[in-house]
Amino acid sequence: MTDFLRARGLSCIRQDRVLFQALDLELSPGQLLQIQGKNGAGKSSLLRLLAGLSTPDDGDVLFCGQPLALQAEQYAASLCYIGHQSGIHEHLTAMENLAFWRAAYQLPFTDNMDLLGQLGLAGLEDIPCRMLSAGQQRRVSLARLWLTQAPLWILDEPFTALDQHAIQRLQQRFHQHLATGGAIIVTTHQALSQDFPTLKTLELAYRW
Ligand SMILES: Nc1ncnc2c1ncn2[C@@H]1O[C@H](COP(=O)(O)OP(=O)(O)OP(=O)(O)O)[C@@H](O)[C@H]1O
Repeated sequence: MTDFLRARGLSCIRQDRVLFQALDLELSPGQLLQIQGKNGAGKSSLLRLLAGLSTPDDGDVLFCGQPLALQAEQYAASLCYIGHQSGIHEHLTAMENLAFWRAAYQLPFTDNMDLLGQLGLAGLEDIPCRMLSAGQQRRVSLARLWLTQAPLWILDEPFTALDQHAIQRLQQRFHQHLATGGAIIVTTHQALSQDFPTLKTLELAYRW
């Protein structure tokens, strides 16, 4: 069977330092890949390569057997990438951010008020996001994971700034996504607190 996502012989050089080379990885529907490593090891750089946001110094990334460059539009539609930056519009409210994403990605109707309530943002939906706390802003950002229909999620340290309740809620959402054939790549500095039977881990060594 063709892998959902596959990287072959990836190399990445930043500021004359080889972050990684000849790196292979495979991800199938229903799998969760957790990438770990010290600060500066190259986790975010690897995620950006896998998301098609940068190109490797060597090697390639295939989605459903085809190089990303040959299917940029289809890949973008199949991917939900949430990087270090929140990606929210800080001058807009949480409700407006959700409405923006739904329009931009042509997502089906959802009860945004209900979703914000589930994410612990009830009563805060009409405040410009710049006035929310770091964890509240992160919750707004992650609301996309309840809206998107993309099968592949690539998430860079999504648990940052979240309290324990929100971390558990997000991992429950991971379970739902994996159970419906989705796949997730995530970087974290902590072990996942819930059990994921399909979990694979990749430790990126810091290379000098
Ligand atoms: N666009 C870039 N230009 C130059 N150097 C870069 C660029 N992106 C990353 N780097 C460098 O590559 C190295 C790896 O960065 P990266 O953000 O991938 O690490 P990380 O493992 O995600 O770290 P952290 O755990 O701190 O988030 C760092 O030394 C960084 O300075």
